[in-house]
Amino acid sequence: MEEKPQIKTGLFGGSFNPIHTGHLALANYLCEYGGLEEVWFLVTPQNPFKQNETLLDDHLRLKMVEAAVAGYPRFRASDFEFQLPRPSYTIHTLDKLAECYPDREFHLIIGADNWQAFDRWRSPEEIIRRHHILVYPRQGYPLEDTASLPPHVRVVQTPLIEISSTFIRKGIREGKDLRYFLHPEVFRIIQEKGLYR
Ligand SMILES: Nc1ncnc2c1ncn2[C@@H]1O[C@H](COP(=O)(O)OP(=O)(O)OP(=O)(O)O)[C@@H](O)[C@H]1O
Ligand SMILES: O=C(O)c1ccc[n+]([C@@H]2O[C@H](COP(=O)([O-])O)[C@@H](O)[C@H]2O)c1
Repeated sequence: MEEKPQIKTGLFGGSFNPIHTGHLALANYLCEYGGLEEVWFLVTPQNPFKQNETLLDDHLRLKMVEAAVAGYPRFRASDFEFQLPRPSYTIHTLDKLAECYPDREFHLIIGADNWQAFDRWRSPEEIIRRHHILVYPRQGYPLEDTASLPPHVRVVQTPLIEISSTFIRKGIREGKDLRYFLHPEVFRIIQEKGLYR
């Protein structure tokens, strides 16, 4: 009997504090033009490189991601890292996901900014050897010499939508109305709960 091909699944990890249109449009593009069948948004409980004074509760950030992805069947919000040891090193997450979902081929989605610092991540060689990586451009981080990238690493040219959660948190704190930078449901939750004020 012929084996079913694995489902090409992008993994987009982040704090998502909060998730914004930049994240969503990028993942949307990768599904429709970048060869991915699905993208899973992995809400990171604690980033190994970040100090978290303004980090909202894990479940509240997950709730906003769930609200943002609900209308598009190719997106999924994931709390997979909530059960893993902290801090969440991506190598552990990827190995565990591959073990739990043998029907899927996972592609780690990382921006050129993170790609530049990738050799400082935990076990970068193992990540490249055992998993697929999809690198997309970020402003100010040129992706030079893509021909010499390792075989599991692929660059996808995506549109740049340079907004950040930091910008959104700061704007809300200053009383700005930034509704068009956010999914309407995320904006509603932020307003309803008075987040980031
Ligand atoms: N506008 C954007 N376009 C594409 N990728 C983005 C954008 N903003 C953030 N990313 C990437 O998405 C992932 C998750 O992002 P994260 O939750 O850290 O958001 P952020 O906007 O960078 O947050 P913060 O401003 O709090 O650092 C990271 O790999 C980050 O580099
Ligand atoms: O595993 C690591 O060493 C590692 C180092 C830095 C970042 N990451 C992961 O990369 C994702 C994006 O990180 P950030 O800082 O850009 O939000 C998030 O899922 C982090 O857990 C992972």
